[in-house]
Formats: sequence, C-alpha cells, structure tokens
Amino acid sequence: MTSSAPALPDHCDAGATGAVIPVDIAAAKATATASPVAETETLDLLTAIGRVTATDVVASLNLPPFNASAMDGYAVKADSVTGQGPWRLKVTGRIAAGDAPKQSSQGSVRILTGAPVPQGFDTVVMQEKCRLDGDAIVIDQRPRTGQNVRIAGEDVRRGESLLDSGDTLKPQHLALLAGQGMAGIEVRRKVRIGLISTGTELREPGQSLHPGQIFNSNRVMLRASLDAFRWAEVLDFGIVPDTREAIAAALAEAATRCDAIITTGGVSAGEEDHVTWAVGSGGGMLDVMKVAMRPGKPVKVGKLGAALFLGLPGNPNATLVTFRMIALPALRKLAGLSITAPTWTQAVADFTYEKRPDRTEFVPVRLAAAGADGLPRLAVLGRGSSASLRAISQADGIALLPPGVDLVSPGYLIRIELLNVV
Ligand SMILES: Nc1nc2c(c(=O)[nH]1)N[C@H]1C(S)=C(S)[C@@H](COP(=O)(O)OP(=O)(O)OC[C@H]3O[C@@H](n4cnc5c(N)ncnc54)[C@H](O)[C@@H]3O)O[C@H]1N2
Ligand code: MOO
Repeated sequence: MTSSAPALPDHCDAGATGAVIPVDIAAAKATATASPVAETETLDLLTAIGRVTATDVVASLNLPPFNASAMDGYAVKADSVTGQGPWRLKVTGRIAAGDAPKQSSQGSVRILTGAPVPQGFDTVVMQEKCRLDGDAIVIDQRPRTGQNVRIAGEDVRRGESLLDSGDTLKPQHLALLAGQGMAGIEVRRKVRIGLISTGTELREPGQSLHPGQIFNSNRVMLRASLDAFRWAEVLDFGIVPDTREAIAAALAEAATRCDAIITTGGVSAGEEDHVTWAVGSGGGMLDVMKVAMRPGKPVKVGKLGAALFLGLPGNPNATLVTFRMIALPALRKLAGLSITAPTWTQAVADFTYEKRPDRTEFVPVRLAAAGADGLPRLAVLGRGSSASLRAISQADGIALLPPGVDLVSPGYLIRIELLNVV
C-alpha cells in the first residue's frame, strides 16, 4: 500500500475523515494490496473450466501431428499430373482416419478426412472434383500442390506458447490442451472470499419481516456475482447485527479463514456504522476511506491480518458499483488473473444528465440499437439512486460519467461495463 490511515480505534467517523481519492486510484490501491494466492493445484481438464492458469503452457506436440487430409478424396503427387488433361490415375489403396501412415507415390490413394497423407503424396483432390472409372480416377483440373492437405505443425508448432499464466480457462483453451494430450492443468487454488452482511435491520428472504426491517438483497447479489467465477469460493458469514462486538467477532473469524473479506453496510458516518472501528480493533488498517464517486463514496479498502478487506456501502446500487469497480479488480488479482480491470464498452449517451464535476458518477443504463457509427445508444435508468434495486435490475450495464464533466448530453461518448461480463 502506498499510504495507510489506521482504522479509527474508538469513534467511528469514517464517512467524515480520510482524504477523498479518485475512483481509479482507489481501485489501483485495492489491486496493489492484493497478492495472488500462492498455492496451486493440478486439475483434470474436465474440471478446470473458468480456473486461472498458474504457469505458462508451451506446446509439446505439433498439431496436426502428421500431414493430414482436409477432405474426402484422393491423395496424389501434384507434379505427377503433367501434360494435357483429363488425367487418369490408378487408385492403388485406401487410407482412413486412424490408419497408420502409408508410403506410396504411384497413381492415387483413396483418402478420407483426417487420414495421414501417404509419404510420397502432397495433394488431395476432393472426390467432387473427380470421377471414378474402373480402378482409376479421372480428373479434369490440374490440382494445386498442397491442396486440401493440413501440414504437420501448421496449427501448433512444438515449443510455441499456448497459454500464459494468469489466463482464465475457456472451453476452447481446454480443447487446445486436450489436443496436446494434456490430461490436467496447473491452476491457482480458489480465492476464499468471506461475505458479511452487516445490519440489524436485515432479514433473509423467506423470513418474516417486522416493522423497520428490510430483506437482505446484497447477500444474494454478491453470492450470485461471485458464484459466476469458478476461481472464487464464498464463505458466507450471514447477517451480523450492528454492534461492535458482533462485527469484530465476525471479522476476526473471517480473517483467519479467508483471502478476502467483503462486508456490506456500516461504513458511513453514523453511530451504528461499526465496520471501520472493528477493522481497527482487529489490528487492521484502511488505505481507502472515501472515494470521489457516486454511488459508493464511503467504500473502505485495507487489510485485516493477511486478508484483503473490502468494506462496501450497504445501499444495493452502491454495493454493486463498488463491487464491480473496486472490489472485483482486487479479487481478480488475488485469483492470479493477469487482466484485472473492468472490461469497458464504448457507447453513446442518448440522454441528458447533470452531474457534479468533482467526482465520477456511475449510472445504470440500458442498451438501445447502435447508431450509424456502430456504437450502441444508451438510455439512463433514473438518477442512479444509491438505494435503487429496480434500476440496477433493469440495467444492461453501468456507465461511467467522468470527473471534470458537469453535463452529459445526447451524443456524448461514454464507456460502460456490461453487467453480463464475468
Ligand atoms: N452523515 C452521513 N450519512 C451518510 C453518508 C455520509 O457520508 N454522511 N454517506 C451516505 C452514503 S453515500 C451511503 S452509500 C450510505 C452508506 O451507508 P453504510 O455503508 O454505512 O450502510 P448502512 O447505513 O448500513 O446502509 C445503507 C442503506 O442500505 C441498506 N442496506 C444495508 N445492507 C443491506 C443489504 N444487505 N441489503 C439491502 N439493503 C441493505 C440499509 O438498510 C440502509 O438503508 O450512507 C449514507 N449516509
Ligand atoms: O455512496 Mo452513496 O452515494 O449513497 O452510494
């Protein structure tokens, strides 16, 4: 961490103290605080989807391993087809996929897709381009040397780089590794993420609601978000009431079991906001106290023991925005991913929005059809109220309205993070 402010020991005024820093600096601090989990495991390819590679992978096998026919047809030696056509070539044998390579250079050989082209031949004539005449084929067009033959190593060459450490394994990566004959792959172990929903007012969906209480929305939103990442494992500590003791106890337990701790709620300025105090009382420290962003200003980032601490505000829109913009990049770093930043998409505002120029504002947006420039148009959903569940539930993405701008007008080029991107 580049700077550190100790968590306040006694009096919780986190919402009123600490320098206000830009959101990109806050995200960079969070990411810098995280170190990739060191342990690795070797997984069968069938269970490795979505996991993060722990090493570079280099090809040990040429692909294709032999010169292979790309078509059903007849293998020939192109330069044996000389003079004036049509040409008549005797069929001297047959070779199918899975047959051992053969040696031949006379006439032609019936060959099926994927079969090794016999040594001595260099070209395959598609069966549609010739006709059978007794024990021979007749071709009218001179074949081009090398036509319809996949040359050994033309796809992958032994020694070539296939994957880098820090890649997320996708189905097509696994296919490539399987093509190399690899049964397993070394990946980073899953990141253990503790989730604590603070708030005396919270009840779980399905429970009865008493006056003054609300249902816990953030828990399922964060659980579902994290469950989409195969590199993440959630340890859910449930709802913890707004008392110093309860929050400190939950944090202490989470710090011993988790690589990262995410709390929601209890980070602003009121006397029931105990998260900052509890981090301090547990010997932790906070490096991000207040961020020039809306929603999400009181988000906290620091360390508690060896664990990365991410204290997200309780309002659901603020939880979502701070999770995606600040927490997730840091969690990706813990997972060992080489790309940690959000994936941005360029789009064009089709709305007018007044904002404060001294901060970054994030608003939920819906995508509309692209304009003539090929960029999608955006409609804004409300004013991005911090507490709104409805607006975020209807959003295709979160648009970033940058600092230094006080009015976004139709035609303004902005960037969005699509919410379907994991
Ligand atoms: N005097 C000040 N008051 C507030 C400030 C400030 O700077 N000075 N900041 C405001 C901002 S901005 C935000 S954002 C909120 C953040 O509050 P906390 O993180 O301390 O969260 P809570 O007060 O616990 O809750 C806020 C709000 O969200 C509801 N909530 C909490 N957890 C959940 C959950 N799991 N699911 C659904 N809803 C949840 C909670 O009931 C509150 O309504 O503080 C402002 N105040
Ligand atoms: O930090 Mo807030 O602006 O109510 O989400």
